[in-house]
Amino acid sequence: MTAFTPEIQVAIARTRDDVARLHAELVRYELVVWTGGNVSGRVPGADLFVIKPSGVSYDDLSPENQILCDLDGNVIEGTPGWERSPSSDTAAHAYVYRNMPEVGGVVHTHSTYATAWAARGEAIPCVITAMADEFGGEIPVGPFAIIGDDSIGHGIVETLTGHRSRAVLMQNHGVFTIGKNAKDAVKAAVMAEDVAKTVHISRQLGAPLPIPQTAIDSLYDRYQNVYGQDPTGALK
Ligand SMILES: O=C(CO)[C@@H](O)[C@H](O)COP(=O)(O)O
Repeated sequence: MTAFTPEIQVAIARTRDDVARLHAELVRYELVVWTGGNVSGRVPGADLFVIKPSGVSYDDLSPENQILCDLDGNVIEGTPGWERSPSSDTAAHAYVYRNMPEVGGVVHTHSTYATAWAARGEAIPCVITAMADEFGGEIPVGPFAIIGDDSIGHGIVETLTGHRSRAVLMQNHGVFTIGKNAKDAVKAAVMAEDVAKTVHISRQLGAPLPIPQTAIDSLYDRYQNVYGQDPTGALK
């Protein structure tokens, strides 16, 4: 069994707690049905991340049954939970952590409205201030990619590198979000579904009005750097 320093053991335990607990937020915000979504978190200070076991009910998730992986997506043998198969999207999450060092959390859902946009392969245009605040522009579409290997990871990294958005609509599949940590990525997933719904409804009523780029830039800067109690700035 791999030996970790006491500091890394503490960081692993905290990440297990966070990742297990944050899956309940996917349920609370109605972003998932059955077991169709996953959260992972990078272990601070180590080339490791924690992800849920595949196809296990959210009610049955606990810190002890989360799965510890290296950044190639290999399960760390002998650690709690290691005997179960990790999430089907483990290779995708691992690819993101390897290629986007600023990312500390990854989330995937099939939330209804965002996935409906993904099924059409259409980016969500930035026509409400909440989108400018959170995503700094449109939510882009990533390529269609097969599930189970790192193809999805390639699509996420390709699409989000150099993009302000922390969410990507993977064509015909669903939403993947990134964040500074797992909670931040969950927030992006919640916000992505909310704006996907609002912009969809707006489209039913007529043509949404565009927001000038200068206003989008200003809204994004304020929200990332001024809003709230302890703004920490954009992801990149
Ligand atoms: O999109 C897919 C498979 O279609 C997966 O993301 C599942 O929705 C969640 O899988 P596990 O994390 O439970 O393996």
